[in-house]
Amino acid sequence: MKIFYDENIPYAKEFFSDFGELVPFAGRELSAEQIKEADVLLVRSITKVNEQLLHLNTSLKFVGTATIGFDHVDQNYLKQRGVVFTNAPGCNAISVAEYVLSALMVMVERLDFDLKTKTIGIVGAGNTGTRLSEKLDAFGINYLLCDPLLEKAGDSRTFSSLKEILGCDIISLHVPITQKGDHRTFHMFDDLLLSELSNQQILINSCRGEVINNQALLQLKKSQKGPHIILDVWENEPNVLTELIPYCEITTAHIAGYSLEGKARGTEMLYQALSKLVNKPIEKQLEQFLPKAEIEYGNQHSQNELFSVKQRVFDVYDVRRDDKIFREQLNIKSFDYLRKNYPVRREFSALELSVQQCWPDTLKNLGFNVKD
Ligand SMILES: NC(=O)C1=CN([C@@H]2O[C@H](COP(=O)(O)OP(=O)(O)OC[C@H]3O[C@@H](n4cnc5c(N)ncnc54)[C@H](O)[C@@H]3O)[C@@H](O)[C@H]2O)C=CC1
Ligand SMILES: O=C(O)C(=O)[C@H](O)COP(=O)(O)O
Repeated sequence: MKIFYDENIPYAKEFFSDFGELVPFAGRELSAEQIKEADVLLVRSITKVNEQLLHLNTSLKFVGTATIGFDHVDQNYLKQRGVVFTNAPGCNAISVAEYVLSALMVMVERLDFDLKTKTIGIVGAGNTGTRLSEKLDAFGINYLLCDPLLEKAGDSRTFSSLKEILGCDIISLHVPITQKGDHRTFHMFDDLLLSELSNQQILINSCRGEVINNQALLQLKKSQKGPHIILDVWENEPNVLTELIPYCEITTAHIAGYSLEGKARGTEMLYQALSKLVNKPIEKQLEQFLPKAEIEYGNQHSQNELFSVKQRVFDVYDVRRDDKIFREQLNIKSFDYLRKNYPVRREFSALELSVQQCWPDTLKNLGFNVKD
């Protein structure tokens, strides 16, 4: 079996070497000629999987994307060809939620507000929106959920309309990109909707760049209006609207989901799906490969819950590191380079904390590994 895999899929060799011959490729450069003999294709979000890529191939049986999003895959085409397809739902949802939490802590420091007095509007209550809501619950922060599709499907949570979300202090977007239908998300935040937001609000996009009309956002910010902006994702990646960067509070290179655990979980999920397809027993698990985390643990403790939690969040992940890299290096290195060479980042669960430390229950509920 010939398995072609994106070189940016961690632990691909560890998981897939028993299946056959492994051939790595650069995600944006893969050609139809190159993969004409592939039996299995493992991609990330930057490879467009469609007829153009696959028309020379007659042997393909399985395509997997080690990502949550699958807008880069023409599923109808794969179906017609009888090729099995899977994505990795939820693989990096914790990572995205922790990115948002870290960004919120930065904004707390920068704008000096009490997070517990704010309401967060979560648009899209699927895997990432839900993980975020759980962390907000753990910390006692108010939020509203907006997800008309889940609401219609009978999800038992309480939902709000987009109009209600627009009144929230902070808005965090967690929807897939969709181009049509009643609930399409392409340019969901267009000039009209953006102009309804005040300069007291915070808007966070860590789902897909095209959910916000970036040009409209730029024009609004240029007129010194509009909310504080945190952008991990951009329209037209990798060619981002660099003019927008100085108007944003936090900017990163589509890395919200790039915790080591999040990326590696994606690989593990593809391993499980391929094993099932070829009737191979599941013999490997992610925990075998993940290194022990080397996280320097600060010694600031406080009876103040917000202060304590902020320190522990920053011990594991301070999004300002990635914002700095992005602002300083985007002109020198490419967007893709920054993503491919992303420094190791772990999830809260990688930090072992003693129960003796302040606010152990809050930290445990936020996902830290609090040992009795
Ligand atoms: N920045 C990053 O590194 C990452 C970005 N993503 C992006 O985030 C998106 C969301 O991820 P998940 O939560 O895991 O996906 P999911 O599929 O579990 O949840 C998405 C939710 O959005 C809802 N939705 C769709 N249209 C909507 C609308 N118009 N208004 C409100 N809700 C709507 C759906 O009903 C669904 O419940 C992915 O599709 C992907 O594009 C995902 C992981 C990492
Ligand atoms: O899972 C998703 O969806 C994401 O957005 C991933 O973080 C994308 O990562 P790459 O596939 O672009 O490396």
